[in-house]
Amino acid sequence: MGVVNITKNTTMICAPLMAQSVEQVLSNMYQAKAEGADVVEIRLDCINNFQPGKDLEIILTKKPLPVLIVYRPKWAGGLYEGDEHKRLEALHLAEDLGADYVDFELKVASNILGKQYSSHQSGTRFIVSCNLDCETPSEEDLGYLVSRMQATGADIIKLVFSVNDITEIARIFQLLSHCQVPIIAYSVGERGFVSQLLSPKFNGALVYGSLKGTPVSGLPTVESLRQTYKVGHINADTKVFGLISKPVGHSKGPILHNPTFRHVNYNGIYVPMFVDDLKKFFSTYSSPDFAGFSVGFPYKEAVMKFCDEVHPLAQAIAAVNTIIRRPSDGKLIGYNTDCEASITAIEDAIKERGYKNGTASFGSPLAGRMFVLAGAGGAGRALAFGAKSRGARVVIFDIDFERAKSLASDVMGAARPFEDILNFQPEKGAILANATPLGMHPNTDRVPVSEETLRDYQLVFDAVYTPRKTRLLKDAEAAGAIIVSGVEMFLRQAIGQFNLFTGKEAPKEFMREIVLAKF
Ligand SMILES: O=C1C[C@@](O)(C(=O)O)C[C@@H](O)[C@@H]1O
Repeated sequence: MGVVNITKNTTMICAPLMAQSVEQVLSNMYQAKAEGADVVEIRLDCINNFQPGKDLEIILTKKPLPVLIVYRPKWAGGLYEGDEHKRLEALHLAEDLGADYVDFELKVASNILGKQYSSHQSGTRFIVSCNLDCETPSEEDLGYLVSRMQATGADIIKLVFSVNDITEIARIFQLLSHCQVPIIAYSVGERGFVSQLLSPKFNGALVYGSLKGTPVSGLPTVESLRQTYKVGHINADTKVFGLISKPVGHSKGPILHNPTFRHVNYNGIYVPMFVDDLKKFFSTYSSPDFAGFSVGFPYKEAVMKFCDEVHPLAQAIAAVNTIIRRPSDGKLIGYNTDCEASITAIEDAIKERGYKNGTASFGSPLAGRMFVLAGAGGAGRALAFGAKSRGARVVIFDIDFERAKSLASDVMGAARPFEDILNFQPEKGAILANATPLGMHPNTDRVPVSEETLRDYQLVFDAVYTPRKTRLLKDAEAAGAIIVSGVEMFLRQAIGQFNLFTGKEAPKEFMREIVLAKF
């Protein structure tokens, strides 16, 4: 096993192991190695009936990867409740037996490291850690804390935060980029997730990832860090793109955009961003590093007021799903790629399978047709404007009748109360488009219309993309309609975004292959 060192310039992936037996620790270590971890963190306090001499000997002689030893006491959020002296003895024994890294909590570190640092002969490196489960401190207080930690003689310092808002993570990035010793700093939870993913960009020394089959809430998996985000390729110049949404964990954007960036040799990363407050978000992440954003539920309309310019189509739709920061002046420009994505997906499906008599048609196959739309939110507005632009007659249903009426007046269509959609009898050959979340995972049983009405639709489109074939689409297929999955719209809107994000032509076939293989 080659020596792997935590330094200031490389980010390694660490798998935290909380196994309850030594056998389990060993098998987890091999699993971590196979999944691509560089180092494992072993929590001795999780091992039942831990016997330092015997257990450490086994772990440290059989380790297939460098190990970081942690023995967390109850007073620092761990499980160890015994004698403090014995705990520290076990940590020193780990050092003597050749542990690569040993973690001491800040509270005990100055006593220990201060004394022994000069006589510290082993190759073990000391991590001094501090878990801040209060609000993220100000930059000044953080600076002070870091100096105290450095003064202990630590080789590496580690800070774990709990953040209430994604904007607090900016302080972690500041800290990572300015610290003079190797530093590990991150936050867990949905709002803190991005601190792990972007840590390599800001020079963090370690990123934590969980193992397959043992997910740790708020941590990416080792496999996703290696395969999807390729953290080993991220550096200070990497441009950050993010999906602004709430919730955000469901999105498949990262598994589509990240490999595509690499495929065209573009130095970018695409990350989920759990945003609570748009105003705070845009004023915090205003540097050129944050080069563009996808915008998802529920912000497609609200985000417009934070754009310096909005493309006329997005302006008409009154919904933005893509923002780029213009490199020349840093201004935020809003676009809508949902509209063309959904309408061309529907048009192409009709063109491919819809012309029964084989005659080609000029113009859009939507011209003159009835287009029944469920949902008048951001995605619904994009569909309604797209359908209208192709000459369709749009009939809109939304639980908020006023919202349906307002969209109907924008596209010269008709609005109907939402209760009526269930049994609404469309004209023959009409198109049905679902732009409500009905049927989305995990509520996959829900449908906006009754089965009996489906046989009159020539084509049914569902903007929901998880699952790929929703119950609505299954029923529609059984009734003989052409069906178009939201996955097709997702792919096409992402292709449009990729062009805008990178200024390069998106490799469409490559992106389609990912979607076919992974969605
Ligand atoms: O509606 C969607 C889906 C999305 O929000 C996502 O979940 O990845 C990304 C947006 O760009 C797109 O318009």
